[in-house]
Amino acid sequence: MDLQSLRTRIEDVDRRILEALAERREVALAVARNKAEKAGAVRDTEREASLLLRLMEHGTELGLDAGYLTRLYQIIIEDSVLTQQAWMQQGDGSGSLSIAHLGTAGSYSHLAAQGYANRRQCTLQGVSCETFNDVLKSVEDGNTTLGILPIENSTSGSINEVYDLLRHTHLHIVSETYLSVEHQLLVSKGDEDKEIHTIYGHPQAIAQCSRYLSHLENVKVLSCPSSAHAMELVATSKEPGIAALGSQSGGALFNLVAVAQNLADQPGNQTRFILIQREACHVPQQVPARTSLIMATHNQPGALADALIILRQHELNLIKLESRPMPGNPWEELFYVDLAVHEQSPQWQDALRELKAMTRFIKVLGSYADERVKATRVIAPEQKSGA
Ligand SMILES: O=C(O)C(=O)C[C@]1(C(=O)O)C=C[C@@H](O)C=C1
Repeated sequence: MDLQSLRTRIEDVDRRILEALAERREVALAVARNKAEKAGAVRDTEREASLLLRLMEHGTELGLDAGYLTRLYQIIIEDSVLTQQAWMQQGDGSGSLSIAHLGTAGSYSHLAAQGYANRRQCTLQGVSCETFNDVLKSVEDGNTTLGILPIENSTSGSINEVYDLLRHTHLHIVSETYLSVEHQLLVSKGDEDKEIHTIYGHPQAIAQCSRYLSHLENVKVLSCPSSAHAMELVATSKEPGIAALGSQSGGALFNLVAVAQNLADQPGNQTRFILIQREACHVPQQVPARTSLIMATHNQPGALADALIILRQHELNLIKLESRPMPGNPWEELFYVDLAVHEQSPQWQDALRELKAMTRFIKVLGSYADERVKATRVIAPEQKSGA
């Protein structure tokens, strides 16, 4: 067979894989409907383990590598769990979702908003904003139903500006979503061989690629309000030797080409985004929840430890604890806390009552579906027999 015919065969196989994946997602939605009727939990790790084991046995018979199959199915199952969780909260997708995001199409916030809408079978009606504060205002003023904000990154840590904004808003966190952020160095087509003298990027992208950027000599690194701004600047400028930090899909949108890839200091760079809305949401019991709050303890020794003891006494699992300086009160701290709990659970309500009595200030920012899907692991069949 010639190369073209072989490629046509591969395309045919890929089309069938895609159709099978879409069918699997449909069946996962039917499973969610079934579980909603019976109030069953979305996640069933025993079922996942037996499924993975069977797939590995069958796959290895077909000559496929067990490690490859595990990685592949962990992604497929994660998609299934997140699709079911989204359905449990929102039901069947209807129409469009208006979401305010930082930057124009192609920015990481826009990509995250797109992924959020897709997961809910909705089309995205995105509204571009210049600043995080504008995202908040868009939702507060009722111009959009939702706003999306990056809150932390696996390489550069918390995004303090967003934490500071959350303190003053009456909006609620209603969801979270994770985006794999693979930074690329993008230049205009035809400029691939030109020596780069200036790189534009959002401060977060610059921070996440700090190691790569520190090795470049005679290159200016300049901040832009968003990654989309950086890419647009490069795409519209006639000046050779300028580049932007951005994503692969953003680069494609602006007709730019990558001259370097995977630039983040840490592999598997991910950003966690939160979605904010005017009304709080309800997380069904079948879906694991995360509750976020801000608190200020009294300025006395052991005050934070006392608050943490309350959480322990109520067996509450602390996911995140972050401190921020309190404006106007030098050396006093506000604490941002994330807990793995449903807001309406009696366990949390009791703890909240006790915390209110011993803190100066406490505000629940929201309770929403926990989108961290910890991969189920199984021992591959050959490894088992070899052990
Ligand atoms: O079998 C189920 O209960 C499903 O919900 C389907 C499925 C899957 O995608 O295979 C998804 C989530 C569960 O944790 C287990 C398996």
